[in-house]
Amino acid sequence: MATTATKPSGPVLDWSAGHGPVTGALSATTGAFALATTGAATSMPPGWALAVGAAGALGHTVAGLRMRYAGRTLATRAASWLVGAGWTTWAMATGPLTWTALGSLATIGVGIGAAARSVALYEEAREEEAYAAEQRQIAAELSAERRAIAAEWIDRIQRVCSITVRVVGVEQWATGTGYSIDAELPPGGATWSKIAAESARLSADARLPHGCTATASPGIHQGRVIIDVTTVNVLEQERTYPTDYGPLSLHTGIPWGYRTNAEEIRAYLREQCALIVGPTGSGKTNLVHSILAGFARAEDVLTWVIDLNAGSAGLPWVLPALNGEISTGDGTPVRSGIDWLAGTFDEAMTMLDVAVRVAKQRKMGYQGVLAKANTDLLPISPKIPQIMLVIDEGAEILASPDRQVRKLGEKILEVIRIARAMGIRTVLTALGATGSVLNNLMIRREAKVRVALTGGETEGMDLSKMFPGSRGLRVDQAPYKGAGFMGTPESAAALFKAWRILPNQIRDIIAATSDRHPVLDEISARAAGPAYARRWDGDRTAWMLDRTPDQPRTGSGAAGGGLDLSALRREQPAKPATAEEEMLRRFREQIDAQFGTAPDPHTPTAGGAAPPTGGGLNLSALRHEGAQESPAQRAALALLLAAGREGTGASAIARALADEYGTTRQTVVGWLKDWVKDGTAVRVGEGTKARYVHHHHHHAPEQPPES
Ligand SMILES: Nc1ncnc2c1ncn2[C@@H]1O[C@H](COP(=O)(O)OP(=O)(O)OP(=O)(O)O)[C@@H](O)[C@H]1O
Repeated sequence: MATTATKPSGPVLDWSAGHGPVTGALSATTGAFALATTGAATSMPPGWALAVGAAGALGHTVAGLRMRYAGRTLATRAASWLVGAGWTTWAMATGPLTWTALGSLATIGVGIGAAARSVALYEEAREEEAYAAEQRQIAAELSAERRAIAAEWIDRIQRVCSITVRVVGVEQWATGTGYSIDAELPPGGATWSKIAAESARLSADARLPHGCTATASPGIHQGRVIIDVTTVNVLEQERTYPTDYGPLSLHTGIPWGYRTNAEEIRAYLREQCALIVGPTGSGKTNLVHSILAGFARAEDVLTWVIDLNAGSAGLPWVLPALNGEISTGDGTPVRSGIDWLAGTFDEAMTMLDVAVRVAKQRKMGYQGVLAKANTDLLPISPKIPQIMLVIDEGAEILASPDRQVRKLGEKILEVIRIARAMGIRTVLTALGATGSVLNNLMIRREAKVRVALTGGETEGMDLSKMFPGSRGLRVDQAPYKGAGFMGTPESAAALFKAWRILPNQIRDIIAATSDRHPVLDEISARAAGPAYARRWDGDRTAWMLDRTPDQPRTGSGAAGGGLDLSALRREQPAKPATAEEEMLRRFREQIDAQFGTAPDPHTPTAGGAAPPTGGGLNLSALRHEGAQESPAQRAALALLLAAGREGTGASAIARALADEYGTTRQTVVGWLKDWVKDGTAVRVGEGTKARYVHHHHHHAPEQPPES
């Protein structure tokens, strides 16, 4: 009786027989919902209300099971990226949607609706439906075990809670670690919370292993209850980071770890910042690496890491590339797994300044895009990536008594405050002492993706502060390294465990994702300027190489590593430096190439008011030619123009720029070389007499630019 299907009216009740998210979502597309959403997806606000309404009205079974959070997920997530047109942008930018790329029921529900325009996709969905029907058939025959579970729990709930429920469905988790029971409460005023209150006794009655629970939560309406029963304690187990390093998107969420039912949990960070609390030894560093892994895999995320603790959180993501430990088959340089690493106060300050500049510039530069998309949320895509600032022990920076460090803290808060719409978000970690941080209004409001790693620590862990409004979380429920609690706006705070990520996995991910990382969009890159473009310069990364990596635990190169790191450093003074210089140079070239290949706005036809040839000293020429350059570079170009026929030299330009931009002679030499190459400038004279003349002033007819 338990798993019958009453087809024609109302909700389908046979979800126990193996509905996947696809069928759930498909029934959405097969209805009027598809039509409605097609329009709605492009016309924002009523869209998500409708989507949620339709999904709710659907009352589809899986839906039934997952709706608990899916409903909310739809609402919030749809609100955040459907309303913001982010999703459509993303869908268009990422090209054909694949089922695997769409990570959740909610995603697919919305995704199908919006993409139903695409006939091909719709056809694919029909095939999926046919397949699912077949699967249902097979599953019906497998339902004996489910029936047994249903009978057992009807008895148990009767025994323990004195409530006689009718089990509507049983779904065994694909992870094999438990099952969910969907039951109807008897008429007469029984509520799901009565069952929830008896969780411990139910677990004992069911003889569940330690760490496993039977937790009741509201069903699809108030007369229904869902009981999740875990039968395997996955928090205790060590699970390594899944080895599928396939692409991810910020919009479909980045998996951070898994729940007690072994299902992964994702962080949605388009608008949210994150806060991670974990005392030493709780597995915080490991979690940070898992998070960086997810960001590295994402096609629309650039990760900037601040770690004043000698950069140790970021180094494993940089050094393998920097040291040339990894090679791609075709000999192209491997990009580091993170886009920028600041290990010193100054570099961190530079990074935060750049972040602020980028946020402001994006606001101005993308006004047209925002207006067109009718949104104030910048549509993030691989072309306009989100910047994720990961600040290890950032909470400690915010709470620091040191004036200098506090300045850094203020900058962090500024970024959090101004950059949400413009696609810069932060992940802060904290060792503890969260009081001062959680009392900060900005953090409270903007950082709602939260993790508390307990790892057995019970001291100073105030879960009610971290997860306000959630009850019954006890630190002693997760006494394992890497385990704790995670809550997001989409998923209520509950037990969580991070995957263990091993150093060789980090290396594999760097290699696997090297050609997947986005590059900073032109508008942002211009605002970021040389401070960003030169972030891998030798003088700024010397500290990374100075510090002998503790990473190669695999014992590959640094075999004699021992503990005397300084000895190791002394042994090989010059040689690694050159190899690394080389690596750095390749990094730089790659970045330069990226900027260099940006479309040149100064095309002969596009000039408009500016005559493409012989424009003399006119400002629009200046503007056009400097369009993709930094302010310093533009200033240098202006100086070159101003120098007229006489021309000028690198030293003179550098002297003039030093105060305002801190530009070095070497940098200017680089620009001049580039300008000679592209014909902007002409080099005259030799050796110490060499000077550079802007081509507007250089009328000597037959002097080809040297290269
Ligand atoms: N998710 C996990 N699963 C299993 N074991 C883990 C996990 N996370 C961490 N560990 C174990 O705990 C040890 C410490 O982890 P980690 O270095 O990340 O802790 P930490 O909190 O950053 O400590 P510290 O601040 O002292 O570095 C690891 O070496 C590993 O053995």
